[in-house]
This record gives sequence, C-alpha cells and structure tokens, in this order.
Amino acid sequence: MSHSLSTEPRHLTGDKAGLREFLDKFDVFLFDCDGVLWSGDHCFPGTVETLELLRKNGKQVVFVTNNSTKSRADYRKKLEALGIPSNVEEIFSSSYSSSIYISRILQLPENKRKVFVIGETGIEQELRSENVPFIGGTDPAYRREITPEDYKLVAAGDESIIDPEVGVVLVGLDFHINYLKHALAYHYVKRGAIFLATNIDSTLPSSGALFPGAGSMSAPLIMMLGQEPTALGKPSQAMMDAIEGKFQFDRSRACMVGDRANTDIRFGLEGKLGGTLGVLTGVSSKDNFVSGPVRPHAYLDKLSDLLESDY
Ligand SMILES: O=C(O)[C@H](O)[C@H](O)COP(=O)(O)O
Ligand SMILES: [Mg+2]
Repeated sequence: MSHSLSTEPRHLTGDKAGLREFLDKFDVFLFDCDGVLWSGDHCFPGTVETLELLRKNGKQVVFVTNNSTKSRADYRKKLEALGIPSNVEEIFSSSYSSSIYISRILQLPENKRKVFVIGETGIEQELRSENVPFIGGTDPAYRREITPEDYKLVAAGDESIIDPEVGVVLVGLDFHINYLKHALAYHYVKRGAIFLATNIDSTLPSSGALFPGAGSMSAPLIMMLGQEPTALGKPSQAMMDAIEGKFQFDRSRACMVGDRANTDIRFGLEGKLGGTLGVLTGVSSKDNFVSGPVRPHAYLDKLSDLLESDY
C-alpha cells in the first residue's frame, strides 16, 4: 500500500524557520522510542532537552513503542532513569496493546482463554495486569532443546506438553527464541489457536546497528503456517484508537515522530495525523524517507535538531 506524498519530504535539519513553522502546527507529539530517543540503553544526546523544550511549550508528549520486551511500567522507569519524567498513561507499548486486544476485544471461549507467549517479561506483565492466563514467555521450562520424547508427545497432542486451554499464540521479541518454542506455537495454531504478533518489525536497532526484531520471531511461523499474524503494534490503528481514547486529541494537530517508515510513519499517515516526522538515527535511511513507498511530511538527521528552532 503506497502512501507516497506528492511533495518531497522536507529536510528540516538546520532550517530554523522551517522547524518553528513545523512545531507551531502541533499540540501533540507521539514519539517512537527505539531509534528515536535511544539505541538500546544509549540515549541520544539532546533527547532530554528536546522533550523538555516541547513540554515547556505546552506540547503533549506520548511514547508509542513496538518494543514488547518491557511493560509500560518498565518504560516509565527507563525514561525516568534517562532523565525523562513520564507517567504510565503517556506510554503505549505493543505489549499493552496486545494485552488489551486479547482481554477486551477477543471473545475467547471460557476453556480457551490461555495465551502461549513467545516473548519477554513486558508481555507477561501486561497480560497479568489484564488477568489473562498465559504459559511460555520467560518460563525457563521452555528454554531447552527439544527431545525425542517431545516429538512424540506433541504429535500425540499429549496434555503434558500441549495445554488444551491455549486459545491464542502471541509472538513478540524473544531474546531466548528456540526450536521448541516455534514447534509448540505452530501446533497450537494448527489446533485452532489465534495467531497474534505484538509487532512485525524485521529488525531491532541497538548500539547503532540492527539485530533480529520481533518480526523475525514470527517469520518462521508464517513460513510454516502460510498465514500472517494479526499484529497489534504500529502501524495497526488499534494503538492510535487507544491513544485518541485516552487523550481526546485533534488528530490534525498531532505529529508522529519515528525512525521506521513502514511502522511509525505509516502509523501516522494511516491514522490521518496532521504530521509525520522521520529521524535518521534508527532503521530507515534518507532514501527510504525521500524515495520509498511510505514518506514522512518531514525528516531530521536526529531528534535533537529540533533544538535549533530556539522554540
Ligand atoms: O523488533 C522490535 O520489536 C522493534 O524493532 C523494536 O522494538 C521497535 O521499537 P520502537 O522503535 O517501536 O520503539
Ligand atoms: Mg523505532
């Protein structure tokens, strides 16, 4: 689906008048996290000052991350540790979006309410906060080699390894992915479980390089099953609707800031926000933003270039 804009995205770095004009257009800024505010645990220089500048000028700041390895509470702690005060209500993560979808949107039969999780503690914490039962995730029992006995038990659908109450498979970024988890997820979906993904980002930006992303965890299952999961992170509008529900903002006065064209910028464009702003410190390149199928209204070399506005 192409979202090419007829006008070329504006490069605002170094353009003081253009930066001030751009900032004047918006009351709300939705910030992607990985690749925009930080790379892994390295917070980009000027990030704290930039967010302070926006808040000082009365702008609402909302954090919207596809990284499902942390819960909203974890992100609040990470932001605070980096000198960025926030409250949980300003944070939307794909783990939260997925948990809300499962607990409030899906109408699961009473005996099929359990989730088989491929992912980390962020998903587990958000499922717990919605009282959604789950197995897998960070459970050490799944961090092991598959055994000859496992093959037989799985093939037979033995309840010692195939939990009959599993009605959903939820796949997020998992730093301990393995053959056993993929085999179990495959069999749960084949037995009728709903196939969900927190997000399908192919790569994770960290330390200035790219690593396997959440999408690389669900890719083997897509290959085996021949079907795509329903993904609850950006660009899905499930998160945008939740954010609008919380802040009741005027979408034409809101801007999405992101490093990835096919998630962040697409999320903003499809959400009909007034603006989208790309940054070149994460996944997408200048060429992606300027000539790709999904283009932002404007882009910066780095987020802290907004400080040049002297706003
Ligand atoms: O693989 C992933 O899950 C994503 O690359 C990553 O976590 C994206 O996070 P965001 O840039 O949306 O904060
Ligand atoms: Mg990002």
